[in-house]
Amino acid sequence: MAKNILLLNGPNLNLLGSREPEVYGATTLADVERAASEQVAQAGAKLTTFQSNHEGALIDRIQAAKKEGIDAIVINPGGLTHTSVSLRDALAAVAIPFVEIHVSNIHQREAFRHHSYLSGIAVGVICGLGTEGYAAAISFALKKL
Ligand SMILES: O=C(O)[C@]1(O)C[C@H](CCCOc2ccccc2)[C@@H](O)[C@H](O)C1
Repeated sequence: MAKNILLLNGPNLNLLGSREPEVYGATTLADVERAASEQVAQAGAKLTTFQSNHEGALIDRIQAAKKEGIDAIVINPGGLTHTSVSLRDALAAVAIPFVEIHVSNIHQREAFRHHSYLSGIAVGVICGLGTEGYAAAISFALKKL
């Protein structure tokens, strides 16, 4: 049961709640992180959050997680989902179990969003549940990872 969870958000997720509410809803990233922090604290566990618009910063953060004793990752990779072999390689290298989450249902959107470079090595993938998906991913990590 995960006791030290890292919540990662990739490029443009800092825009949550401020643009394209018809796609991503009105909840901000700060709201998501606050709710996740409360959820994890109630379970007696620890949450660390990180968002970056830069692939290398996310890779550096993932590599550091191993040394920090992170035992589960919840990641919304943003658009890097569909492009980044390097992000996949970093997650594979640290071998920390992770849940991939997407606010939108990527399979109902443009064809280029239908493939994820990460899903094949994820424990599981949540998409299309809006920002509620983060709570579901965190709940799974607390109970099963
Ligand atoms: O649905 C998701 O969570 C995505 O990971 C969001 C990514 C985009 C990041 C968020 O970009 C925003 C842009 C404007 C307003 C809010 C978010 C998109 O590239 C993926 O295909 C699916």
